[in-house]
Amino acid sequence: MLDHVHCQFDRHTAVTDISLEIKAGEVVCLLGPSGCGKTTLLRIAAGLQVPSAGKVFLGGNLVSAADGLHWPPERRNLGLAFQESALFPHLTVLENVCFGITSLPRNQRKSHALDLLGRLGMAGAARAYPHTLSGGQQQRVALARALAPSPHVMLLDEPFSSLDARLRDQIRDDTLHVLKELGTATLLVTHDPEEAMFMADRIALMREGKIVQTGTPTDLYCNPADPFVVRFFGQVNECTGEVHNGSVRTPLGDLDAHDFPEGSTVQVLIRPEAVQVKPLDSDEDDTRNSHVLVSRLLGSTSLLHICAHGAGGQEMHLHARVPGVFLPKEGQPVSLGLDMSQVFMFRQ
Ligand SMILES: Nc1ncnc2c1ncn2[C@@H]1O[C@H](COP(=O)(O)OP(=O)(O)OP(=O)(O)O)[C@@H](O)[C@H]1O
Repeated sequence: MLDHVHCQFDRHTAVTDISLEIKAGEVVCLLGPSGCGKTTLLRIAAGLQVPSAGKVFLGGNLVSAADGLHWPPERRNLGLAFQESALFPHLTVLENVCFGITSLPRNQRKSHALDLLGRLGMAGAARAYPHTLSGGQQQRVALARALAPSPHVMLLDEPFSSLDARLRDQIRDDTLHVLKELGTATLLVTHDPEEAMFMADRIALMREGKIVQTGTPTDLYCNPADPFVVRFFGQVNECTGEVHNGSVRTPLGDLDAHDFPEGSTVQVLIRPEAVQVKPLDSDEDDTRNSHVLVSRLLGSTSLLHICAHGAGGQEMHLHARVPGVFLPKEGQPVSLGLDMSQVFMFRQ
């Protein structure tokens, strides 16, 4: 647990007043753009970096405090895995995984290591040497090695980012199941919102050394605290408008804005999946209608670029994401609706 942690490098403040608790069996993701302080926090939890202020507790023990108390990493009962985790080249896969296990009698270490390798799909490579394995296989072994001593806490820093997309999905999936089966408290650093949503019970989204919002993936996606949170989870359509008679006028219609003061300027963020597109008959064709500019199939969804025309004459280029194959031709007139659960308004 991090309690009001602060870290300063010379004059640069890397993280400010961070408090975060992780329960046994919980996966918490530190998510944020490059340089926001994620790795610094993970290093503080690991004991690789001394915080300038605040406290760190692990398994009920105070392990770091501003009065100089500092437990080194090897005393903290942690599992650590990084983007490129180096295995011991002169040891076999099995010997690598057995290396850190000290809590079990010798005759049980091998079966425990083999069990973990099996859960991560690597039992068949137990006798191989690391240099004969692919990057993805080495990363699985590194995860098994980190888990082998049954640590209280697993600290993972972008452990999947060096893998190609398909392999990454598989290893993420296997890792999540192993962490959940073992009930390990896990802190995972990532800059990838999809990875955070896949792995996390809770996400702490960071910006410039601070936590902007903490909550379940659903909390952050469906109840974002500010525009930064909305934008971090994917491209959004944005417009602004003034509140008149409790509503704000947009090219997609007048939206209820009773929660904002009359006359205030409101920023409207519309996720592409919130835009509902209905083709109009060609004979309803009219330059005042919204119409399709480009359609592209992206796999499980289709992305439509649309020129939206509002009742007040406003025009907006927007993106709509529609499930399945839906590819209206260029120029197709459409009417537009909105799923308001994916539309967010903030006062400017
Ligand atoms: N040892 C250090 N000395 C000086 N500045 C540092 C040190 N470590 C990190 N920083 C600075 O602290 C800030 C946070 O860095 P950190 O590595 O924690 O960010 P991050 O969110 O993990 O970024 P990335 O995703 O790019 O790894 C950055 O501005 C970085 O330059």
